[in-house]
Amino acid sequence: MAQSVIRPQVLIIKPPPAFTHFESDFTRKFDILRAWESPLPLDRFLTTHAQSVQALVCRALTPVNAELLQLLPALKLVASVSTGANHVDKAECRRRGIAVTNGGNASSEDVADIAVGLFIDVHRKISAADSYVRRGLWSSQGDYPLGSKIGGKRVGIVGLGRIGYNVAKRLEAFGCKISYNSKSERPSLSYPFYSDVCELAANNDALIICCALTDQTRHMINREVLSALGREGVIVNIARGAIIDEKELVKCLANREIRGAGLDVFENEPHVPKELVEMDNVVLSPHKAVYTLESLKKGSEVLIANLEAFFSNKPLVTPATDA
Ligand SMILES: O=CC(=O)O
Repeated sequence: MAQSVIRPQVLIIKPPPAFTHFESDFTRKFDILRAWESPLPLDRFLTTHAQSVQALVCRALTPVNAELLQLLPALKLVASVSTGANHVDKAECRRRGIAVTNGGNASSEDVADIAVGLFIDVHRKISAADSYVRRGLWSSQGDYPLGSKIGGKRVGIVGLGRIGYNVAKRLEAFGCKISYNSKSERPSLSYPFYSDVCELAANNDALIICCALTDQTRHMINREVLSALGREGVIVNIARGAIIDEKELVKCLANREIRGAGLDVFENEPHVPKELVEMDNVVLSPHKAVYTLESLKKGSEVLIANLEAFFSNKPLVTPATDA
């Protein structure tokens, strides 16, 4: 008689992006508890499975806070598909001895591509010009306002991890001059390092935010930094919205105290301040920098590798290291 293989149980509250593409890889290896398909309210669903769930899979916008963790007393692993794991209460996980993993570098290149895309779009007004043509203004109003050259721009990268480094490499190829601020200096790289983000802003034409959201980086880009960046300055954010004080950003953009912004992330997603929507010096994107089929496929492989390591007591592949 064929023996049925017992697959380890994994709880998913909300499926990862494009899950249907990778679902069979998961179901072959794991017994998935599908909270999102249950007619029960989430807390009842979790209570029902509380004693058995050891591993939880989550995505960037699903908060894994102390209240949720409390409903899962047997939990030993939170595996996030996202690069950033700021939505997981890591202090509570540490206290409970719950390991946390992230998506590693699965999407670093794709995120860097969007950072560069937003940077070019803000300077060369690609999206705004597209809208100009579509609205029939080319024939009635003539030439479109000038953009600003990419080559030669001084670009300050905030957070020179894998994503920031990929942004730096790409923009170097465009002839930009790179410097950076990061948790610590990377002596193996020749880019100038600024330990103070305000000084980085004062010495650059643009800032590109690539760091993790932590207690230290929340609202790190405040009025002082934006003022230091100055009237010709551009800011791009592909990291987390709350790294920038969004209210101050809106004011600076509205008063033309900085030139423009390219934003893939916002403080209260999916809410985007109405003022930003109405500005022509801002390019908006719905937190989609990671979304390519290729990066999501790689991310699902990393996730499976972490789950397999966990269930076979091996070292986790991509533990989340940010505080
Ligand atoms: O924002 C998305 C991610 O962190 O993967």
